[in-house]
Amino acid sequence: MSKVSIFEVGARDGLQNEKAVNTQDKVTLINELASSGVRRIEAASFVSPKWVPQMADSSTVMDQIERNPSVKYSGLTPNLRGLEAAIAANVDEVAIFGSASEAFSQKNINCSIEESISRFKPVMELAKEHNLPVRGYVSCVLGCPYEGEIAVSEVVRVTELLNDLGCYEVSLGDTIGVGTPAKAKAMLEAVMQSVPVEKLALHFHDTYGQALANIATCLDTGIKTFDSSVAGLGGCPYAKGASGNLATEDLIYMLHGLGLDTGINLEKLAHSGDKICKALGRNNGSKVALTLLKQ
Ligand SMILES: CC(C)(COP(=O)([O-])OP(=O)([O-])OC[C@H]1O[C@@H](n2cnc3c(N)ncnc32)[C@H](O)[C@@H]1OP(=O)([O-])[O-])[C@@H](O)C(=O)NCCC(=O)NCCSC(=O)C[C@@](C)(O)CC(=O)[O-]
Repeated sequence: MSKVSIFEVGARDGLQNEKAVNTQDKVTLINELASSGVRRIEAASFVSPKWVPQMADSSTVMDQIERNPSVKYSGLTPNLRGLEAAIAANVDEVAIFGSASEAFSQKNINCSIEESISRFKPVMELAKEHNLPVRGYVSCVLGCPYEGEIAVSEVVRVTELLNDLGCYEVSLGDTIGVGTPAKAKAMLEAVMQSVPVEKLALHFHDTYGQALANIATCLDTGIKTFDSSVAGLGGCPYAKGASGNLATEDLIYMLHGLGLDTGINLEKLAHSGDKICKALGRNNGSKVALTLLKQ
């Protein structure tokens, strides 16, 4: 069975958008994700607490989780200060995040695309000194909440910049979930001209219900890494109206149905997703989980 890799972002991308989440609920979710077989978990975000107060307890979360030696725990690091906090919290890898949209870059990290690349350089150097793998994100690859259409050439350019900086993988984010299958595949194929598909991941939000179709259409390019969020948690605080990522349960159901191996126990994961939704008092965003939980 061919293997694919799920990069679970619910505890970060998901929970960064909730009004209030207590630290213990985060810790429980991350521990349960690991015991369901998830092997790549974005567990923390070392950003300014003035910008995203929901992630202010990231160091405590990292300290309190049971570290599963088979799991890579990751944290977002927008600048050197974030990286220093991530190193102190003993993460396994970090992520820098840029954008293909100038306006989104300003709203999300308060600087232009060019400034963000300069800011990432010392982060990459210090990460290298500590042997920490760095993942890159490009937001707004299929549209921007402020600028609308984004030229594919800009997506290619920013992905190349992050790849050239030394990111081991670059995740292509449809931040507001506006993409449709043909557009998603054309964007991916354009990026693949300069960055090998083995170094790319798809990070699709499901605002318009297109994320699963987009991934299904992109599969024959050879892409094997997908970001998703348990129970479809989340949104983006700097992209009003954006819903959560594609629900991990829905993605796994499709991938397993296609004979691809994720290594994740779907039923167990569905229970964990439901537990965090109940703790948050929100609806479960996974159709697959809702169906499995009724049985
Ligand atoms: C990048 C900055 C920090 C620039 O923010 P800034 O205001 O330009 O920077 P600053 O250096 O002037 O710092 C402002 C204050 O924050 C503090 N500060 C500064 N850095 C840190 C830090 N690392 N940790 C803790 N504190 C920090 C700093 O000390 C200062 O505190 P003050 O002196 O006013 O008391 C800010 O804009 C920020 O934190 N932005 C993060 C926004 C964010 O987290 N967005 C969501 C994640 S991205 C996303 O979800 C998209 C993605 C990845 O999922 C892909 C997709 O779907 O598209």
